[in-house]
Amino acid sequence: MERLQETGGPPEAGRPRREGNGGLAMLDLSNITKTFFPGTVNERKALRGVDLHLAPGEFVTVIGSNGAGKSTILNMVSGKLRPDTGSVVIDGTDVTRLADFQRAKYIGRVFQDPMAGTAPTMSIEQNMAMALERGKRRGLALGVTAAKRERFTEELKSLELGLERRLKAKVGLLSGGQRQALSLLMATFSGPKILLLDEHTAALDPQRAALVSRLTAELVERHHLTTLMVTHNMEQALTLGTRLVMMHDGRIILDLDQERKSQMTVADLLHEFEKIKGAQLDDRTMLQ
Ligand SMILES: Nc1ncnc2c1ncn2[C@@H]1O[C@H](COP(=O)(O)OP(=O)(O)OP(=O)(O)O)[C@@H](O)[C@H]1O
Repeated sequence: MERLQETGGPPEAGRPRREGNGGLAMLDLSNITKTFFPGTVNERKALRGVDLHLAPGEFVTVIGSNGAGKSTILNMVSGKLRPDTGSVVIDGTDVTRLADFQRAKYIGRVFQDPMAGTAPTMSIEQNMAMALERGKRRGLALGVTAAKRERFTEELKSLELGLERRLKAKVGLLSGGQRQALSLLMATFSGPKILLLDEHTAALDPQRAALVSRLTAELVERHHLTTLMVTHNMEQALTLGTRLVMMHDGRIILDLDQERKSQMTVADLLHEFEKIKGAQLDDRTMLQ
């Protein structure tokens, strides 16, 4: 599927779609709609019928214009928002009606703000211990055992930032890039079913953004993580991931598989965007 995606019929509730390989999809978003402040002057149709199905290990980069609905999609998956219609199914479990804390065990998320994913007054190892307990039933087990410390040291070594020698340092003392790398590690190492990346390199300088991009590719590959990454950086959207989705005005307007994506340049993407957007506007004009 490449062009103007049809919204399709109503989903069969709770029934995960079968992917071409015969396996179950890890993430099924079916016919998701969301309108903010309906029926008022402030009405905003954020999502107008989105279908998106991710196979296990698929890494989808999401680009699109401002207000296209990219963050709203991530919020639908995390449970921060509930759809007006449609369903969210993660690894065969219908989570549409579950609150965000009830699906936390399924999801790892890294935000744009390096300050958002970690607790600044706690040490690196305490932050990591907390991340390990995410979504588990019994409170926050912040105790750091020797076994955990050994694991944290190994995990931190993979970042190649020397953080394994600073386990007891307060996270607030780390640079933005170091903190974002740690957030990424924490979001991935408890084995989430879905990793959500919300412009997670946008606030970093180019060098640190490149580092966090490299770590992202490594961690997603190592843990075979099903990933949705929102970015405004088209080059990054083409370089990272196995599939690229473009959104506009609450819809998915382009969906490129690995092969098509690998043949595209940023200029091609922009051209494609203008072409599809133009076609959409023409269609609407015709309807008026
Ligand atoms: N909590 C909210 N309350 C009201 N309107 C919202 C809310 N969240 C999003 N919207 C609106 O929904 C639409 C989609 O917003 P969203 O943040 O998903 O877009 P986006 O593609 O992530 O945009 P950007 O690239 O600018 O971050 C926009 O019109 C936005 O103003």
